Amino acid sequence: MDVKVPLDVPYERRQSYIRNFNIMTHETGRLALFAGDQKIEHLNDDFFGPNIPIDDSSPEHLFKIAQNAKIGAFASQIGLIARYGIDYPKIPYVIKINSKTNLVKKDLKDPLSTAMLDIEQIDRFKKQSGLNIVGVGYTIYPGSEFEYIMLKEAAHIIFEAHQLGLIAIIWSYPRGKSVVDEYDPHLVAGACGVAACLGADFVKVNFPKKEGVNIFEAFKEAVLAAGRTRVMCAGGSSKEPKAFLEELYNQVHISGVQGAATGRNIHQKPLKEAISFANAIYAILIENKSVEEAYKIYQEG
Ligand SMILES: O=P(O)(O)OC[C@H]1O[C@](O)(COP(=O)(O)O)[C@@H](O)[C@@H]1O
Repeated sequence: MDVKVPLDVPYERRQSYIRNFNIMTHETGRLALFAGDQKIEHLNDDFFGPNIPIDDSSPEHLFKIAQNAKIGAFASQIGLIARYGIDYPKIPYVIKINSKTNLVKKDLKDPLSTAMLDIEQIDRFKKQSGLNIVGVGYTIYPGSEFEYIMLKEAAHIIFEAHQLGLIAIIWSYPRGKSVVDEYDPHLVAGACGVAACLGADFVKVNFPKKEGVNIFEAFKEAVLAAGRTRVMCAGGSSKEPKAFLEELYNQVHISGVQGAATGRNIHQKPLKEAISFANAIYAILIENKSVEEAYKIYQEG
């Protein structure tokens, strides 16, 4: 496909950018991102407990899935990637540069998540490890009293990533005491526009919620607001598999999203099922399959 390379990618890095973009999207422009960064964001709540298979209790479960499933890329923090990458070298990696836990309650303090590393360190790690690091990720919380810190860091990280031909993904979650409803479709559309202004290639938002509207139609506003920045939705807490696939299908074919960033709905399954569910998501996003065809892929394993 014809990849529009942003102008903060220098001429000599254009081919790297196009290569990374095509690896992640399998030359479709859509990204099936497997999100494995919740061990900081949600501590062990997403990985151990009732209805969570014991497979998910070790971080290695994430890498076994990412290495064997059809995905565009796997996003996690550098500590896990450096520790497990030696045994899972085939995975296209997105390094999540900032993270915070959910221990500090949002009514006590507005969210602030700052960079743990800078792009020079990521580049050095990429060279030394030989891993296929195709992009970086960063979370912003528009509406937080500390948004000015995250917006500035995000802009710098996206610029420096593009200077190296890396793809930049922004997680954009409106959140803080001033944010009344972070799932409001119009606010989510605004959060997508912020990511576009920062230069993100992809923006991940939580799928909006609103009574009395066709939410897939309402979500079109976000896709339009993001312009050439491609919109993806987080998977959210685990849902019934067919219902998840139907929602994803509508996000793609009604709202026009260009990807999905799924964590719990994939990794909170035993390994074989997790792999086949990731393949089902890929089937809808990348192979343009129907819900029925994708669900069959999940069931057949
Ligand atoms: O909205 P929250 O609770 O901060 O969740 C953030 C987490 O959700 C994700 O966006 C996607 O994970 P899920 O698919 O499990 O929801 C993660 O990348 C991120 O760490």
